[in-house]
Amino acid sequence: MIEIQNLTRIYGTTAVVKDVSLTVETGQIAALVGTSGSGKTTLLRMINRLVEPSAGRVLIDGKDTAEIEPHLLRRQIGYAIQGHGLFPHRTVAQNISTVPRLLGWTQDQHRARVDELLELFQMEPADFRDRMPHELSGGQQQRVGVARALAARPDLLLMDEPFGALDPVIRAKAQQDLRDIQRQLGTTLIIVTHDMEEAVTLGDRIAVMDKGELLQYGPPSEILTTPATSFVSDLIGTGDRPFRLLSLTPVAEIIAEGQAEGAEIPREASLRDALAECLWSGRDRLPVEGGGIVTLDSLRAQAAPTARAAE
Ligand SMILES: Nc1ncnc2c1ncn2[C@@H]1O[C@H](COP(=O)(O)OP(=O)(O)OP(=O)(O)O)[C@@H](O)[C@H]1O
Repeated sequence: MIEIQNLTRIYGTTAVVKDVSLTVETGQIAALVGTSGSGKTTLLRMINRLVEPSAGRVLIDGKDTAEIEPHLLRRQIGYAIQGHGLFPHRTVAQNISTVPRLLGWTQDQHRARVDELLELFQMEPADFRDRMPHELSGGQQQRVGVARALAARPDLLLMDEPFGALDPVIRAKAQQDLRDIQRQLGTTLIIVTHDMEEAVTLGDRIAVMDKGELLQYGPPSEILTTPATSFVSDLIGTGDRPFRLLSLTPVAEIIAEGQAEGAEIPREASLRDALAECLWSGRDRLPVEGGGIVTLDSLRAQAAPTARAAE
């Protein structure tokens, strides 16, 4: 569990992070969102002490990080940044094994770990381990950046706009991979993004920041349905909100009895996918794989509470 308590950072006379407190449970993902300059990166960097807090403290599993040597703390915490930050003159394997080598793992151990991670990220080890970063695509570089952050099996991973440079299709795949891997490993993840869509897709909790202050911290559904301030509402974008809410719920949750014509929709597809399918194919009901149907009326009803909240 990560407990951020009254964290403040002052530069000159300006507090760029103001008295922020939030808790991230073990194995959960917290997404920090907000406009440019709202203090997200500074908050993230105070967790691994790349930036020292002016006031407040961070506890990791009850231990105050101020009591841990910064370089030792950083070896325990994975850190991935936008543009991946790979060492350009080191191979993929050397990049990934940076922290394991610092921690004194044997050569056999870190080699095995490199291959394991490359496989996890669907990159054939024999093909990729000896390549240089410039011999990779942007998406592959990004995956190696995340693999490097995970190499020493950190319980906590901090990510700062890790997918900012990726095109939307690769980005969606990268988010899915990250979520799968995070669930598989049970890693606690704190991710900075300025993309609300990404925050909703990945976050178990979303923290909304503005001018150094934490305006709201809660599950995506709460942020979408009951934004705490007009700033949060603006950030969400009123028009898109019903769709974003629909994207959180799988079809399996609103299956009704009945029959319908046409292609089936998977049970794990989101309500947003189902609505898109209804609108696209001109159907008012879709058959669901494994039995039952989902109706356009029930999809509209699911979107309605947010429409009311937006009024
Ligand atoms: N070392 C520094 N010295 C002085 N001011 C700083 C320093 N680092 C950050 N700031 C200021 O603190 C504020 C918050 O910066 P921060 O990088 O945390 O914001 P952010 O929300 O991550 O923004 P972005 O989305 O643009 O990356 C900004 O106004 C920035 O100019």
